[in-house]
Amino acid sequence: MTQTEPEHDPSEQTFDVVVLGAGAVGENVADRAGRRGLSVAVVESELVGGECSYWACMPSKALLRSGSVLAAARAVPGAAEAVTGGVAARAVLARRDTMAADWDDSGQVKWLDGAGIELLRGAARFTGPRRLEVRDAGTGAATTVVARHAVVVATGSEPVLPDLPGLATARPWTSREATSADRVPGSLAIIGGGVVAAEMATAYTDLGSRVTVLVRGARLLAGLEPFVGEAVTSALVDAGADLRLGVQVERVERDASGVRLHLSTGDVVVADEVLVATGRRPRTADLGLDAVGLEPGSRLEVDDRMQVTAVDGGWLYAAGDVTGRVATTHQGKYDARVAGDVVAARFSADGGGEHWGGPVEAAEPWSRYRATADHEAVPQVVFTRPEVATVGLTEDAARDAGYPVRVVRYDIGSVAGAAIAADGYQGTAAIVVDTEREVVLGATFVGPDVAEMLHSATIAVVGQVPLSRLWHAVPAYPTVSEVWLRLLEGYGL
Ligand SMILES: Cc1cc2nc3c(=O)[nH]c(=O)nc-3n(C[C@H](O)[C@H](O)[C@H](O)COP(=O)(O)OP(=O)(O)OC[C@H]3O[C@@H](n4cnc5c(N)ncnc54)[C@H](O)[C@@H]3O)c2cc1C
Ligand SMILES: NC(=O)c1ccc[n+]([C@@H]2O[C@H](COP(=O)([O-])OP(=O)(O)OC[C@H]3O[C@@H](n4cnc5c(N)ncnc54)[C@H](O)[C@@H]3O)[C@@H](O)[C@H]2O)c1
Repeated sequence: MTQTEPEHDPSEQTFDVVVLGAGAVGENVADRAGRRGLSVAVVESELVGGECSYWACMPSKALLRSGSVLAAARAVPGAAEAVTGGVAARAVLARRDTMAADWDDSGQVKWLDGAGIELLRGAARFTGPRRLEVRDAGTGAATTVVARHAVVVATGSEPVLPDLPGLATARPWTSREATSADRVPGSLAIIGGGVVAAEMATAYTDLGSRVTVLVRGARLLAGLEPFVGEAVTSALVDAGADLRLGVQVERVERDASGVRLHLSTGDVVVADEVLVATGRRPRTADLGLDAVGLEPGSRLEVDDRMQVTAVDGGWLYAAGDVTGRVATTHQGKYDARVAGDVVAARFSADGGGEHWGGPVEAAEPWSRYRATADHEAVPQVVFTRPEVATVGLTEDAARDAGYPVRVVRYDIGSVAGAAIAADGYQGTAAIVVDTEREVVLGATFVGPDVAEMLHSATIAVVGQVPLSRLWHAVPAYPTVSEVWLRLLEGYGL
């Protein structure tokens, strides 16, 4: 035995790449980063699969689906007669439990295993560049984990609770309680007017709660085209929700009668539960960011290679909600693919011949090493009823960005496919066109089942397909997508 050999510290583990957070984003980073032979570990403090699997996308969409199916049946004579009641809440909650895998992550752990990714259970904290402490929540035991090449942060986001007197002690729901509730409250007040508020108002109205939505601004879903908020608002009101626009909650208290919300109008709303849906912040407060020169709690700003811009050395990356770029699973996974590919190319032995200084650095926008779509081509579906599907820029955003713009709108209910799909189909489609290049900058669809229409628009936006060529993409008859033809005719083709 040589005297000079350093002692092996059994509590220290070294991997080529360490990913923090095993949500959908972290899992995808780890998968891509490991594809060229690098050793990869992912650290997870809760459940492998993250927010989307257990408290966000999957359970929330399960809560919404039954109501949508019933509404679709009610809109078609012959099927409508068979619908004799509302949704069966208990069965909806049971299906939701299945969609959330009963909050058991063994299936996803198996997937990590199969992909050759090491799972380290515990909360990670930086102690220095490429060095982390991982602490087991149960035993409190800490391990040192060292990344030979890169750390990728994918720790997601957490709900923001406004600093309202009485709110914190009124046991408010966040999206976690709303998506995992095991009973339906008789009444539910929702603070907020964004995506969570709109979706959960729809779901809980379907489930039989008396829902009151308290929106601070002048409209629901304010970041989207104005006709979106109008359509969702009027549908929610028709379904029995009480929607109040332009109101502030001033204080909250819980007593024997439930939660009392005192509004700026002087009114008091009383509900069994209150859901706070006022946005999210990056989950970085307890990450020890100060040990690498960053502000704890701040978002991790990245460039299009997903490299954290404020840290030198090319070892720190981030993807998903923690970056504050786009807070959806699909876009986070896109960023994850870019981050993973960049790390694999830069640091693996083969690297596809694209090491540091090579093609990864020189890569152009729209190459696999640049998350170009994050800027002006982001798709999103809001699973309200009517559904909302959007991609790219709204009219306002396009004008603000300096594009010469023309908007074409069409009533989706006028196409033959919509008449077949549902009696009295109501919906709107709009495209935002760059009149100089004659390409689609953005598209918005509102109406039953428009979610599945979205990818056609995403391809048009990402591909910057000229309208003159889109003209040759012939929509099948009689489908709802025939609205594309009407939109192009509306533009003058
Ligand atoms: C109610 C709701 C519904 C939604 N519906 C949709 C939808 O339909 N479609 C859609 O695309 N998006 C939806 N979203 C958004 C989507 O859930 C997020 O964009 C997505 O979960 C972000 O993924 P992520 O991997 O970045 O973060 P997360 O899913 O939050 O994963 C981060 C992981 O990191 C772990 N972690 C955090 N800190 C540490 C640490 N210090 N050490 C170790 N591990 C740590 C966490 O435990 C977590 O598992 C919804 C969000 C909400 C709130
Ligand atoms: N279908 C989907 O893709 C989906 C579904 C749900 C959530 N998400 C993602 O989750 C993220 C969080 O959703 P969210 O709805 O919580 O946030 P959001 O940012 O969409 O909306 C927040 C809402 O709360 C309001 N608000 C903020 N502070 C307030 C205050 N102090 N008092 C009253 N109102 C206040 C805002 O005006 C806004 O209406 C979103 O970025 C969204 O992309 C996506």
